[in-house]
Amino acid sequence: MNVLHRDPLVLLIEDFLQPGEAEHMIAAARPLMERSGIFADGAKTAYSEARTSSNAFLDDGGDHVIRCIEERASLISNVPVNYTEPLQVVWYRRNQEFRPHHDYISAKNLKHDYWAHIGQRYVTMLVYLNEPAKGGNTLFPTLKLDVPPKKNAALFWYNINLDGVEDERTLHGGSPVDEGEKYAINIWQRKMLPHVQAILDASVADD
Ligand SMILES: O=C(O)CCC(=O)C(=O)O
Ligand SMILES: [Fe+2]
Repeated sequence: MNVLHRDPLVLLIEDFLQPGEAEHMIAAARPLMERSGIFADGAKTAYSEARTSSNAFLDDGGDHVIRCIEERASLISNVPVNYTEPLQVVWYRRNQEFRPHHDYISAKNLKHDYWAHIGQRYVTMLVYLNEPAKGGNTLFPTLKLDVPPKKNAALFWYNINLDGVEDERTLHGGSPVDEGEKYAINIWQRKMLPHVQAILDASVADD
């Protein structure tokens, strides 16, 4: 395991996936791929030049490889496995990218977000399923980190700090793939934090 940054903590966990799991995930996701969206106002999805990839959501219904990956991620982060979102497999072809953004949900969107009942996105584990021929690094502009995709490795970070405050320094993006293609899994784990609970309570009071 490599500590890429200490505060905020960013880890690269090599061999997070076992042999064959990456291929299994790509095969499961391929038929379900759709153009990626971003959160717009409220719970709506919008299409944007800022995110030109495709993605597919996979839940663990009956698939023991997916379940096993979710359990492994939960053992590492200590977030209960039922706080895992359906896994999102992302797929970038040549010139596709996801420009720098935060994975946490803004307070405004969290209030409307249909995921809100399980809380803010606490942990991101970005698991690389292959290595593009050229480009496709994960870039953290504020932290000055530029991480080349390494097959089977997981890039791990916390989107919010221990006080429950969104950590703006976690700004990151997927640089354009220059040659070949790139597949990765987003494992997002949620946490019900007091300030999230307060937002939800306020939104129930509004209704
Ligand atoms: O593709 C990458 O390296 C980053 C992907 C990402 O940040 C995301 O999908 O939220
Ligand atoms: Fe992201």
